[in-house]
Amino acid sequence: MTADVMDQATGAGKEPAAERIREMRERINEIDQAIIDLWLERASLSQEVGKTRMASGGTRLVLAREREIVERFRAALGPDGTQVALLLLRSGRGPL
Ligand SMILES: C=C(O[C@@H]1C=C(C(=O)O)C=C[C@H]1O)C(=O)O
Repeated sequence: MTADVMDQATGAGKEPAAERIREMRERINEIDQAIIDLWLERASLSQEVGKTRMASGGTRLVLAREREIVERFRAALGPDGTQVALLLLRSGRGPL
């Protein structure tokens, strides 16, 4: 790549930057896959907890526990954390 040609895939203007971006993207891809795997594992566990509780005559949801989780994400990530937590909870029990 010459200095005045932008690398299309990375958007970088010089090869060392393009190379570094490719490396960082590899790690980003690994992290994204870990998040996806954990997201699916969590949803599956959450569904199992709901089934176990209902089979025992209990409720489908426990709102106090959900509030605790939303608050943990909000405290760690700010307002976006609230949105992440709500999506996470929905992925386990479906929309309300
Ligand atoms: C998984 C549970 O059941 C439901 C789902 C929750 C979750 O996905 O974290 C939290 C509370 C409950 O409404 C639980 O009680 O722990």
